[in-house]
Amino acid sequence: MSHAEWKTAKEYTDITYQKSNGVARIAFNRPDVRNAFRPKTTSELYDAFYDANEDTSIGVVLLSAEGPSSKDGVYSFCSGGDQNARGKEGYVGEDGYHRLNILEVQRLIRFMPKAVIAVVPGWAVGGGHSLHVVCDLTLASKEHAIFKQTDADVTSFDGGYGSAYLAKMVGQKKAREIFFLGRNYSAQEAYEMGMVNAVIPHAELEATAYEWAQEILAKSPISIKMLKFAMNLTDDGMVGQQVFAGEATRLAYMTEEAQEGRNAFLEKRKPNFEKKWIP
Ligand SMILES: CC(C)(COP(=O)(O)OP(=O)(O)OC[C@H]1O[C@@H](n2cnc3c(N)ncnc32)[C@H](O)[C@@H]1OP(=O)(O)O)[C@@H](O)C(=O)NCCC(=O)NCCSC(=O)c1cc(O)c2ccccc2c1O
Repeated sequence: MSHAEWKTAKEYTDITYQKSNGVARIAFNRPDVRNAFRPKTTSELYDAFYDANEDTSIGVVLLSAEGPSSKDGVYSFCSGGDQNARGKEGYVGEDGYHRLNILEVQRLIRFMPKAVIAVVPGWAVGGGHSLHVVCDLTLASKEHAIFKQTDADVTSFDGGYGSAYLAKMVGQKKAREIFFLGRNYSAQEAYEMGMVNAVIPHAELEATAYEWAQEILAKSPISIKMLKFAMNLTDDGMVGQQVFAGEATRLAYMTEEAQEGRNAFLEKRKPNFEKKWIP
C-alpha cells in the first residue's frame, strides 16, 4: 500500500487542504478552540470540498483535523459552531452577516459523488458530531476520540442529518439519549452503536484512513457513486431522487439512442428510435 505524499492544494487560515494520489485531505486547523468552526471556517470548508468535488483525479476525501491543542495537548475533530462568533441571529462572519452555512457544507459532503471519510482524532461535539454523521464512513482514534452532542446545552438543534439521520444509524432510542443527555461516548461505544466503522490506535489513524481511501479508489468510480446515491436516496426524498436520477441521465447520454436523439434534433429530422425497446 502506497504512503501518502501530501501536497498543499490551497492555503487557508482555518483549515488545511492537501492532496495525495487520488485522495484529498481537508482538516480543521483551530486546535486551540477544539477546532470550533466560525463562518470563515465554513466558507473555507465549502471552497475546499467544492474543489475536491470538481477535481476528477480525486475519488475520496478525508475530513480530518490538525492538533493537538498547543495549550493543553488535547486532540479534537471539531467542537461545532464557535460560540464566540455566535450573534443574535446565527454565527456572525467578518462581513457582519449572520450565517449557518455549515449546512451547505453538510449538503456538499452528502451529495458529492465521492466517498467522504471522517477521521476523528479527538472531540467530535455539537456541529462537529453532526459532520461525522453526514460523512460516508467514520474512523476514530481508540485513545482520544470522544463523541458528544451539546446542541441542547446551547439552544441549537441540527434537525437534519445530525439528528434524524443519526437515528437511522444508531436507532431512535440511542439517538434521543445522545441528544437529550449529551453524554460522552468513547470510540468503542460509538462503534458498538453503529456510528463508527473502525476504532484505530491513534498513531495509525491517518495512515489507516489513507489505506481505506486507496482501497476505495481501486473500485469502479461509477459503482461507488451510484451506490452512495442509492443509499442516500430513501432518506433524501425528492432531492435524493434528483441526485440519483441525474447520474442515471448521464449514463443514458452515453447510449446510441441518446446520440440519435441529439443528432436528429441538430439535423432537423425525426429521430429513428426503432428497435430500441430493449426489455
Ligand atoms: C468540546 C468540549 C467538550 C471540550 O471540553 P474540554 O474541557 O476538553 O475543553 P474546554 O471546554 O476547556 O475548551 C478548550 C478551549 O476551546 C474553547 N472552545 C471549545 N469549544 C468551543 C466552541 N464550540 N466555541 C468556542 N470556543 C470553544 C474553550 O472555550 C476553551 O478556550 P480557552 O480560551 O478557555 O482555552 C467543550 O469545549 C465544549 O463543550 N465545547 C462547546 C461545544 C458546543 O456547544 N458546540 C456548539 C454546538 S451547536 C453547533 O455546533 C451548531 C452549529 C451550527 O452552525 C448549526 C447550524 C444548523 C443547525 C445546527 C447547528 C449546530 O448544532
